[in-house]
Amino acid sequence: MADELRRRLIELFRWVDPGPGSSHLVSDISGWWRDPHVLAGLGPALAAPFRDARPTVVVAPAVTGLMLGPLAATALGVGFAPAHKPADGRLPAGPLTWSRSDPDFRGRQVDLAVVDRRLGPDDRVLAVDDWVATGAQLRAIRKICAVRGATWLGASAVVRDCPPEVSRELRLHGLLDAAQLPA
Ligand SMILES: O=P(O)(O)OC[C@H]1O[C@H](OP(=O)(O)OP(=O)(O)O)[C@H](O)[C@@H]1O
Ligand SMILES: Nc1ncnc2[nH]cnc12
Repeated sequence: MADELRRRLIELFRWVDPGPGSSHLVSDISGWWRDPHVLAGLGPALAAPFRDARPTVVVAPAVTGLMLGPLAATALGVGFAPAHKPADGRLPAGPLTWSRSDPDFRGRQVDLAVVDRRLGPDDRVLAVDDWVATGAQLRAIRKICAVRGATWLGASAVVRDCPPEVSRELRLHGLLDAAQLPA
């Protein structure tokens, strides 16, 4: 199953040229969502490396994490807490814990926030994301977890595109390494 999922993830991935004004290609992962086998397989595959660690909650950053996080949480039978980005133009009500990331893969410092009453000292957190490059956004989420007194178990991503020391630091598992994707 894991090999078949990997094969489909690679096959359905595209680099696209956003057009004039852009200096680089961007990833198109829309094929992953449209494929029923990938959609069904992603949550269990992301959850698998951390199942024995008994997460109590999955946390993932907007926007793509809002799709992947609930898939992984459902596979584990736990709940989901989104890390919001105010730059998206909407913020949830009530007290929030914030963290500003270091510059991420695009050089942006991203503000992330989790609703306080959704994360606490009894929580064991699995973070989920589609892509890890510098690890900046996951590090910001790990800081929020620390402020809330929650335990960081590690992170699970579809594509690992970071140096090994970043993987070790974040306890990151990737379904694919970026080098496996088509050029
Ligand atoms: O390892 P890093 O350098 O932190 O980069 C990886 C992050 O950047 C992308 O998110 P983006 O902010 O582009 O959000 P998106 O899900 O809305 O595309 C990606 O989904 C990761 O969250
Ligand atoms: N090259 C990249 N690095 C980090 N996150 C991404 N999401 C899509 N493409 C990405």
